[in-house]
Amino acid sequence: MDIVLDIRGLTKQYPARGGAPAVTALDHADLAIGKGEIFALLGPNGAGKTTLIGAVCGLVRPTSGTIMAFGKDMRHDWRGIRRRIGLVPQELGFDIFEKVGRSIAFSRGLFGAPADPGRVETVLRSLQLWDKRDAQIRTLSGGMKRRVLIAKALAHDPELLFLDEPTAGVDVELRRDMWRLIDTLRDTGTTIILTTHYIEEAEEMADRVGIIDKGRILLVDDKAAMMARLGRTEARFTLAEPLAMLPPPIAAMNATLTQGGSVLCYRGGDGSGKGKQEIAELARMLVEHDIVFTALDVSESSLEDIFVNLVENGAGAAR
Ligand SMILES: Nc1ncnc2c1ncn2[C@@H]1O[C@H](COP(=O)(O)OP(=O)(O)OP(=O)(O)O)[C@@H](O)[C@H]1O
Repeated sequence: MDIVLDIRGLTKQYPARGGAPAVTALDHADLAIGKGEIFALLGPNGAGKTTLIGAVCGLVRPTSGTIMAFGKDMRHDWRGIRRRIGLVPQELGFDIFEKVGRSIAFSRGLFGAPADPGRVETVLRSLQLWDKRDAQIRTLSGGMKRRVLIAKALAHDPELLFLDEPTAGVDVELRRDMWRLIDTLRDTGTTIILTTHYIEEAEEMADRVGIIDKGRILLVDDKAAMMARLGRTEARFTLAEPLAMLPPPIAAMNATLTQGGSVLCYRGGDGSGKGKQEIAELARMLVEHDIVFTALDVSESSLEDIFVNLVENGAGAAR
């Protein structure tokens, strides 16, 4: 894998200020991102996602650790690196009296890219902003303003794009447009790192997923591998007659009785289909032991279940 971004031991401590205690926002975070990958960084509020992005974009000065981007050390060449990075920040912030088209063209110049009206037009059209090119930003709706932020981040053709909570508080239409845009960018080889609270978004878009909590990266894995390794299948057999105890061969199959013996629960598998096979085997064994069941519910754990489990139980749950 051609590594675009390599973060080692990244630590950021915000000092105590005005009665507020010191905060360790990043705690020896390691992360390597390959060229062209779409990586989702998941974490609860205050986990350190924005701080990590800020450090790579030169907005936050790390306390310790190294950031290598495009093979260069951030400490020695941050301007050169910053030119190749696009950032869509969480918060809206621009000159509201500026016109949309000019603001995008200006962003290009800001990063040292030569004027290119054709490129500006393409970016505006891809975000359905072309008709608004002469409108002042202050006259746009919140969703449209967010589109302008994305256009500004794309104006200088970044090779590495950060999207910090790109779809927080946006409507379904913009969310779909965003996903489509990310797909288009994937085709051009742009590397994308997005932070999100929407697990569904990570499930939909990302090749790999990282989970961060309290400044520590708990787990980084291929999305499918993470589901296979940490996913579980659950089944609930509703029994016709309550049972006092299970025959030992059935109990040996991750099965337990609940609700006064009237429901048999199974939890096992590994997210790769093994659980469903074991449930079929369990059903066969129940028939063999003349245990009648009247209903069966099967559910697979989602990325969300895995995420919640990891954040609640820490890195130990990943092993
Ligand atoms: N400038 C700052 N000064 C002091 N503390 C800060 C500063 N910026 C962030 N923090 C603290 O650092 C921790 C990590 O914050 P950060 O914004 O990086 O988390 P996040 O994962 O992006 O959260 P969210 O999902 O809520 O945006 C939090 O405890 C936050 O309060």
